[in-house]
Amino acid sequence: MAVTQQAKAGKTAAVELPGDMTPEVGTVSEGAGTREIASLTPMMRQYLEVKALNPDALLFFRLGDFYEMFYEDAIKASEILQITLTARAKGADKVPMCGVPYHAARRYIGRLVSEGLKVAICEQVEEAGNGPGIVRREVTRIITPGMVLDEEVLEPQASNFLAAVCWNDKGWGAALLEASTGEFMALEAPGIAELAEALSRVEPRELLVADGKRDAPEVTQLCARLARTPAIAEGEGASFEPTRAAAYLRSHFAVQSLSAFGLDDAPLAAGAAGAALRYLKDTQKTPAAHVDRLSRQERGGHLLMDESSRANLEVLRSLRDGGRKGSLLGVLDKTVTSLGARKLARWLASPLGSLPEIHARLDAVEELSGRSVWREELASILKEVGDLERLCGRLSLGAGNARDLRALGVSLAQLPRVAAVLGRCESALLKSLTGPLSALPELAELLSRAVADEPPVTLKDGGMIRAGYNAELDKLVALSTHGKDLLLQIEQREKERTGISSLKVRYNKVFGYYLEVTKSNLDRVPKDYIRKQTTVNSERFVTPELKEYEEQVLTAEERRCTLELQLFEELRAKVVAAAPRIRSAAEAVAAGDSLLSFARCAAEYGYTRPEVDASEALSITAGRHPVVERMLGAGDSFVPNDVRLDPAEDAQLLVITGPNMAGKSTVMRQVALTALMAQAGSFVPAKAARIGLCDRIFTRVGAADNLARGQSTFMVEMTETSHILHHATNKSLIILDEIGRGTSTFDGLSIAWAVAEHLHDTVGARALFATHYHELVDLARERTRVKNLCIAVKEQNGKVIFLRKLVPGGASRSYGIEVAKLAGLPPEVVGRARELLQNLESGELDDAGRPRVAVRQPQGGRRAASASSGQLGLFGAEPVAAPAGPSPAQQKALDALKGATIDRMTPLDALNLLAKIQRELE
Ligand SMILES: Nc1ncnc2c1ncn2[C@@H]1O[C@H](COP(=O)(O)OP(=O)(O)OP(=O)(O)O)[C@@H](O)[C@H]1O
Repeated sequence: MAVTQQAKAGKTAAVELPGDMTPEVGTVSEGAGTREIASLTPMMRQYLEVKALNPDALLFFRLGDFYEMFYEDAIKASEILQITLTARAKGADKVPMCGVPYHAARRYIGRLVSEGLKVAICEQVEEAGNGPGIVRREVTRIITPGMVLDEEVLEPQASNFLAAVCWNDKGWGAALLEASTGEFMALEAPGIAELAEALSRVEPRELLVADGKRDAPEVTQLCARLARTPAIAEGEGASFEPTRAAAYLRSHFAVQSLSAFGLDDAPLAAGAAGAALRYLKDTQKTPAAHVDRLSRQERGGHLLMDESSRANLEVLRSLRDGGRKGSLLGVLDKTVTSLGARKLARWLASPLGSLPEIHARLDAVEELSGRSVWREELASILKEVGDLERLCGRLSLGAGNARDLRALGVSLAQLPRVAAVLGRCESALLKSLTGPLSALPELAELLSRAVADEPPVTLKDGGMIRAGYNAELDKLVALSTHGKDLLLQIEQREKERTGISSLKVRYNKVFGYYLEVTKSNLDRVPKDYIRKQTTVNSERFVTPELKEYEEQVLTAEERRCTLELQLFEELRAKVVAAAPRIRSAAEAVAAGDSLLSFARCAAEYGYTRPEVDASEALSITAGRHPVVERMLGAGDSFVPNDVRLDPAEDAQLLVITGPNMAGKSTVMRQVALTALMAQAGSFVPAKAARIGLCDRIFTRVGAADNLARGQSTFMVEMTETSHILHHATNKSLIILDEIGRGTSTFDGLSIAWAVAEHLHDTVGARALFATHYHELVDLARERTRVKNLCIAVKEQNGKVIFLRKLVPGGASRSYGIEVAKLAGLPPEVVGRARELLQNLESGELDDAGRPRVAVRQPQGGRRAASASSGQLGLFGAEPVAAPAGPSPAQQKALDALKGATIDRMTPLDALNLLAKIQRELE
């Protein structure tokens, strides 16, 4: 019985399911032993057997032109994919099912994987009709969020990492593996914070842990520290076991020891790396030849930034909508290849920590930024270079097709041109890229000679190989496409040979091709003609040559396809063999494109080369915020500001006050971003900048909403502050924006003050501290290396004008109510707030002992807000009054001091003057 799936849920025409779906009556339990089904077809039994081996994946079961899903998989997939759920069989045996056409499957798989699900692809692995029973089907590939190869599913500009992690009481091990490119790194970290910091640099899509550990508290805590929660998968526990994992890695890389990767003393890193590689091979079912190197990540080599700092500074994504637009990457990414785009994101997520490397990048950027013609030449060549890493990855993992070969060939052909431009440069870094770019000329030549211009997606239908590459193939192509012409040629030749002008080559199903001769010409038929049939008017003959051609023409198409597949496999093997060189070339393209992008920004945005050195100074002249300056509308121009930090001198901690909306956060972030850009090797938005190398950048900015993770805003603020105080060093740069504002004013100010003191006295880091607690300005009186800065505003006709200029000194008030009015608070609320502010400022109790703050003033009797009034005093119950002028005695003493001509006084005169002043004051 053939079952017709009616119109496949309305998506396509009806298809016939194979006869092997015919139900068998009986009671069978499936392999996993969980499902009892009264009547089960051989095909359904096969389905359940495969499903039992892949219980945690959605099983895409290939039936004809569809991938079908059954049972819970069908219910889940139909909901997510919005496709109709149908049923196979009826009544008690009803099985929920849904399906997607195989040619459109990639899109659907992409959607499921982006929801964090695993998809197992089960294909027919033998031709139908080879022996009794149903065709064999096997899972040929498992696609998981961290194991994606398909270009339709992958974001070209983003990496797609799997992170395998393991831990014991001594620390953590992690491996980061990008299946599509073959990039592979391993690391060890002493604690969860350091591990999260390392993982957050690549934002893994999937976390692999040992089986049974999915719900471990360590995993929950780790995920809570990552900006993007990864999908979690469990791998066989034994694969994480260090000795086993090390043996597995040694055999994959064909090395004697793991010392080449720096992993012989890192059992946890080796364990994680072994498990990650095994997961790749288990899901992709291939040897993963493109994973040809493994590097150990060391903590010291980079400028460290924790996840919240990177997010707060909007390095890779804007806080507003999580997109690239509005982020530093969004502004600086002028790359033209996806290789470059991914590399640039990595450079910004993980700037350098070593001066020679920074200087090398800056030299390269300087050279390219001054050469506009070379820049454009390079960009136009690089535009032709495809995603070498992913093309090579797909082909190595057996998932690529001839289009990938073609794209690879076209891309490789551009590399010598890229090398030629870079070879003209003086910069050592740019020159060094030419080597790997020049290492693949034969493969480029071979692919361009071998692969057709527009090959098809499928591997089985021919059309992949270029004419002229293989003589045998050319013959088969000629036979299959020009077979009829050949037969006509035979006909013509035979006409000439026999002199029978009416001779014809014809075809019928019984004899195939034959020569037809009319009865009147039979006397001219040569001896080698073999008579086959006599009709009323003619006789039909065959010749050995005709039979041979017939054989060739009829099978040419099939033989052509087989040969093409074989040639494709040979070419693919050549690519796999060249994979390490392709990866190195891809690295060089990515680096060149990223440096080009920095150079383009430098030239187009007017950036300058920063001076980066080993000092602890940080001084920026006329600096701008790289993102805000690009976002300002026409007519608004960004006001540059100077910032100078020098802990060796007098400026270690800058307290920045200023009204709301003045630009405090902007100026602080621009300092951090400038340091980050400089250490990434980019020019910076400033007239001049000197950046003493930072080991870490910390920020505590804004109220990151962590409510979803069960922490209050204040708790998050304090946790982050505590992390900073524990981890900052005298080489760190710290940005603190309104510490303490998440709690009561007294508590907040006290915490802010204590934090600032600790940074100054104990940590010694360079810090910028923005606050609305104007009392913090007094810290400068107490501590030598604290400087006050404020952002100037002007009051004009009762309106605040923001000047955006950073000037020495502290601000007197916050203008919060004026800003609230600008934000459109109703006039009556603004009026009442002014009234309350005055009450707070006078700070007295009324006659009834009630706080005046609550007192309403009679209508019309409202006093205008005083521009000179201060905020509510906080230390002690008494409000801080505006400072009174000096007493007459003090004034006299001051005048005496002012009038003294110190440069003409002897030391004794000076002492006498001081004694006199002291007496008068007493
Ligand atoms: N130097 C500048 N030049 C031009 N516009 C600026 C400048 N600095 C800030 N702005 C603009 O002012 C807006 C407010 O700046 P910012 O958020 O830094 O103020 P703030 O003082 O931190 O405010 P609040 O105390 O309310 O948090 C910015 O979004 C930006 O558009």
